[in-house]
Amino acid sequence: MKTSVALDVDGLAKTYTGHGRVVEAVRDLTFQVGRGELVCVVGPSGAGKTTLLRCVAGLLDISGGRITLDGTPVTGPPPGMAVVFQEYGRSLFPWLTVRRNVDLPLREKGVPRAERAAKVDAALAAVGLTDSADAHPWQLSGGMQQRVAIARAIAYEPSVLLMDEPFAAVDAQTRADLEDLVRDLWRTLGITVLFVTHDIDESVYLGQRVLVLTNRPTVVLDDVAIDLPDDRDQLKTRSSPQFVDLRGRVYELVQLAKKGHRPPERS
Ligand SMILES: Nc1ncnc2c1ncn2[C@@H]1O[C@H](COP(=O)(O)OP(=O)(O)OP(=O)(O)O)[C@@H](O)[C@H]1O
Repeated sequence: MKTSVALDVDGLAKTYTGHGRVVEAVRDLTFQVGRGELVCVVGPSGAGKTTLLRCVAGLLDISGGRITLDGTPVTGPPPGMAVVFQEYGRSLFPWLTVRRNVDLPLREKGVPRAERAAKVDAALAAVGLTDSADAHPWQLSGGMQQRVAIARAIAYEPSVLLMDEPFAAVDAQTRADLEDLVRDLWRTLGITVLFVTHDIDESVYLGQRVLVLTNRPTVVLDDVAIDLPDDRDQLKTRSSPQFVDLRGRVYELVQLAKKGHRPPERS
């Protein structure tokens, strides 16, 4: 059975203008993400991955095309969406405790107090931070801070979770743990996830599909189905021949993209 479409990006274009510069970042970018799918996005540096995510999050005005979430055009930050950025240091409020940081979007959403407490506790337990609820973000390691940002996103109960290179700044071991955490949460909560990364291995390990973007101005170069079993394991999965094969394919596509390879333009 085909899943219904959660996110529909159709002919997206984004050109930055200002300060005497015109940068055509994204041109005619088209893809769909089914409800409950986990899709990763990779591409050369400067390809427009962050631009794409910011457009989908309703944080940037688009120059052309259409973005629809659950059938509604995105014209500003959509209510059912949460975003986790790379810069966890800047996305948490240092003067609020961990608990209050996670609670804040729920307050803004108007969730009643008793319900909020239960959701915050559950989210902190899910990311293994129950014992740090009353600490301040600056008292935590980078990996723990990123887990707070993830807890805040899931407590909000989004239908769509956008992640922009969320683990780029944490050490390799923590990164592996956080990858497994995201997959666990995704499987338990059934949310739709769009995950941007520059790490090819990470994209194959996490995703059900990997979208490979071209150089700027960006279009989709290829959409690779990751037909690995759903139960993934950092050691077993990454050393399986199937994983190695998929990683090789995505790697080659990114190399092609870096060399300026593009699909034929749509008429
Ligand atoms: N505010 C802005 N004004 C002008 N140009 C911008 C702006 N933000 C991004 N760009 C340009 O748009 C292009 C795409 O940038 P973007 O950050 O989306 O790429 P990216 O794929 O996320 O890069 P990386 O992998 O290096 O993080 C780049 O050429 C960048 O210089």
